[in-house]
Amino acid sequence: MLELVGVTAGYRGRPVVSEVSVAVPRGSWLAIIGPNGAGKSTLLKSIAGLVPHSGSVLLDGRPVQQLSARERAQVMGYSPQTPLLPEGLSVTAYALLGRTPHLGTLAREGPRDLAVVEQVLARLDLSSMARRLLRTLSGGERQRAVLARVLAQQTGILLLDEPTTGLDIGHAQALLELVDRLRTEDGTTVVTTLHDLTLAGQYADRLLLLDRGSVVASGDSASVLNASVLAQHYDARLSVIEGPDGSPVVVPQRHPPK
Ligand SMILES: Nc1ncnc2c1ncn2[C@@H]1O[C@H](COP(=O)(O)OP(=O)(O)OP(=O)(O)O)[C@@H](O)[C@H]1O
Repeated sequence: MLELVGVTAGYRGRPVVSEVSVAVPRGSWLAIIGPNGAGKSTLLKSIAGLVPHSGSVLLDGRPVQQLSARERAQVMGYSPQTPLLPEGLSVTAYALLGRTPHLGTLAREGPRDLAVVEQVLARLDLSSMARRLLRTLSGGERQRAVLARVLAQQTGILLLDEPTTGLDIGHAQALLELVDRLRTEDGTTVVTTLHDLTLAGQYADRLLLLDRGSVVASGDSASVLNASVLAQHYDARLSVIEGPDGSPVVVPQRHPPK
């Protein structure tokens, strides 16, 4: 169980996320949504221990600040929105970095680590690029390589900042299905930021809508993906319709022609 209690975080003494409380049960999926600059990445980084915060981030009742960086990396995998990649590494070598928290001091990766990476690359449709250098990949391929490193970490909690950015609709869907499978089969707990509200509603159990650092709506997709709530907080013209499977679909509306 991951639990945030009154989490406030920011930069140089200026809070950009205020008093966020939410419980994320094991095996569930929380999507943090909200307009640009709302504080979504900052909240995710504070859960990952990368931005100092007040309040508590509790993992099975224990504050995550009490974990060493290595312990944290064994339980939480984090993928940033715009990662800095070691461009000269191959996809396999880079994904193997995800195994580091599981290796002993000075130990090298073994056959099991390689097998984990091969499996993850296959699941992300990257096997044919295993030997390619990161610098030679397209944007969407790089994004999938970043996720390969995080998934190779095999953690019980995944913190993914905009994991579908730059992915085409098929690869975005495949990635979210893969994460969903980890959740249902292995009980992985998932926290993602997502700009695609329809996808957020399809995959997450619970949505947390942030605006200017505060939670303005929280609950299942039917309650949070409400047209007037979204229009107000995103300053957008949109409708919410029912999709073929009954889940909400958020549709942008053009201004009527003058
Ligand atoms: N390292 C930093 N130093 C100072 N201010 C920062 C830093 N990182 C983010 N901010 C500011 O904090 C606020 C929240 O940023 P954050 O990246 O958390 O928003 P976001 O909701 O993820 O936005 P987006 O949808 O645009 O990715 C913004 O006003 C941003 O300018």
